[in-house]
Amino acid sequence: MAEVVKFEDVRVVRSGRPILDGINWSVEETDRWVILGPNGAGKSTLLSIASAQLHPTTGTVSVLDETFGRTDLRELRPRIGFASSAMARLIPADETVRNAVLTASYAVAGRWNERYDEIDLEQTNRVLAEWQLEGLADRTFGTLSDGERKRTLIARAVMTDPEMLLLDEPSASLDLGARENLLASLTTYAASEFAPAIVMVTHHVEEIPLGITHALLIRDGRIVAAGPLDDTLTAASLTATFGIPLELDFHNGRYAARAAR
Ligand SMILES: Nc1ncnc2c1ncn2[C@@H]1O[C@H](COP(=O)(O)OP(=O)(O)OP(=O)(O)O)[C@@H](O)[C@H]1O
Repeated sequence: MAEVVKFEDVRVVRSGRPILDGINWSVEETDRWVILGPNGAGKSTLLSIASAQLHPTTGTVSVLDETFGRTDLRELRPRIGFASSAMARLIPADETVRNAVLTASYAVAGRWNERYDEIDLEQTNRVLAEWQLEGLADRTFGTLSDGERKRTLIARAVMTDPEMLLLDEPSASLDLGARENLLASLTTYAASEFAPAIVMVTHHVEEIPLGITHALLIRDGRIVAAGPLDDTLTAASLTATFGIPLELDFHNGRYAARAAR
């Protein structure tokens, strides 16, 4: 099975302090990973490396068979779909949802004078339908609710049929209904035989959709536990990750956690 991400002894130092340390991690093409950890644990830094936006200070990284230091990361980036709040900030408020998705095929945010091929327009329609955005296609990005915005960002990220999909807190700040709808869409997407490897970051076990296969738990820049979801996500590993005693429930494939009483 092909590895799409491989980190070997990765360390990132900022302001003289390691914010990631001793990270050994690999993702295979059929894997769907969740990364869990408290604020400041290093999750976004890990995704910045996996999305080919950041080199580690030391260690070896390869993504989609390209080894950092031996490849031009700018050529690697278009092969990776990445939905994050940083991307949301790059999309002009007056851009339509349709164009926010369509412009992904030219790796730009904000439509200007590009000419798009018929095939891109068809793909946009397909993706808008897949992420239930058809009714919002002509609305401007700035008028969307948080849930609609998150959905648009994911649609944009999958528009180019990426070889790996990275999602940074895809359901953060959503209401219960919007969260459950989004998780259901992610489950459907992840179940497709054409779906790429997926890595999503979240703070909450309740936000882990059905279909996730692996978990990486991180605290203070170090891996607490990593591996197949069932073995890795336990009350003990969550307690060690978040630093307070936690109970974990599992029901119909979904998790819930709370402070131990
Ligand atoms: N350029 C920098 N200089 C100094 N410290 C930094 C820098 N970038 C990140 N950090 C620190 O590195 C740590 C990890 O940051 P990161 O954003 O990866 O955490 P995170 O797990 O994504 O957090 P959150 O859940 O709050 O988004 C934090 O303590 C952050 O303050």
